[in-house]
Amino acid sequence: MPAPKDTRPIVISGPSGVGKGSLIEKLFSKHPDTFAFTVSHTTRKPRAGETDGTSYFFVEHSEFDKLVSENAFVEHAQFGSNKYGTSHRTIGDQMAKGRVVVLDIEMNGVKQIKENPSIHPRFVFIQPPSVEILEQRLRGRGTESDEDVRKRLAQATSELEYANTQRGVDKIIVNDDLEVAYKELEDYIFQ
Ligand SMILES: Nc1ncnc2c1ncn2[C@@H]1O[C@H](COP(=O)(O)OP(=O)(O)OP(=O)(O)O)[C@@H](O)[C@H]1O
Repeated sequence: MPAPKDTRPIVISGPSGVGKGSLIEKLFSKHPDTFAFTVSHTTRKPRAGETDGTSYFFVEHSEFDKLVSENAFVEHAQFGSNKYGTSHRTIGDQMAKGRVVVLDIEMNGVKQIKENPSIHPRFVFIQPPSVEILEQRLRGRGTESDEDVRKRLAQATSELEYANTQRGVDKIIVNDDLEVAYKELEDYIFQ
């Protein structure tokens, strides 16, 4: 398949457990030389096997805050006691290699990009067929505690509300059957 005509970055958002990772994995495996992830900055410490510049750019809090003040980030957020951000530079690096950048970004990141648009991506929102099915998937994945599943579901409700009210979502895909949803994503990206 020829490369997408539209080479802008693609922001993929949607509630936790909706299947963003599954869809993105398929996209990358079917088109191995077309897309690229960016490397995020984080203040968290590297885990065993993680390398600086590949897994993340690992920085101290002070350096992270300096980068924020310099507007180095397209979006950034705090989870627990750690901060995470996507820099303009990591996006530019991948685009310079001729790759279409795919960003898996949560709702607050999407809001930041929309409020302060320093990049002009295509916004794709992945929606679950229902909140009940989202819960089943989160539980079925088995990677979160019961409390965490409940937190993610509460967050999902506001994400879905936001998606229904926000302007400028270019594409909404309901991930019911994974193959069907994937085809819809691929068609949209390569249209
Ligand atoms: N269409 C589908 N039908 C059934 N199960 C699915 C479907 N899509 C994804 N799943 C399953 O649902 C679970 C959540 O999917 P995935 O991890 O891709 O979600 P995610 O949106 O990337 O979540 P997070 O934001 O928390 O990383 C996984 O176990 C995955 O295999």
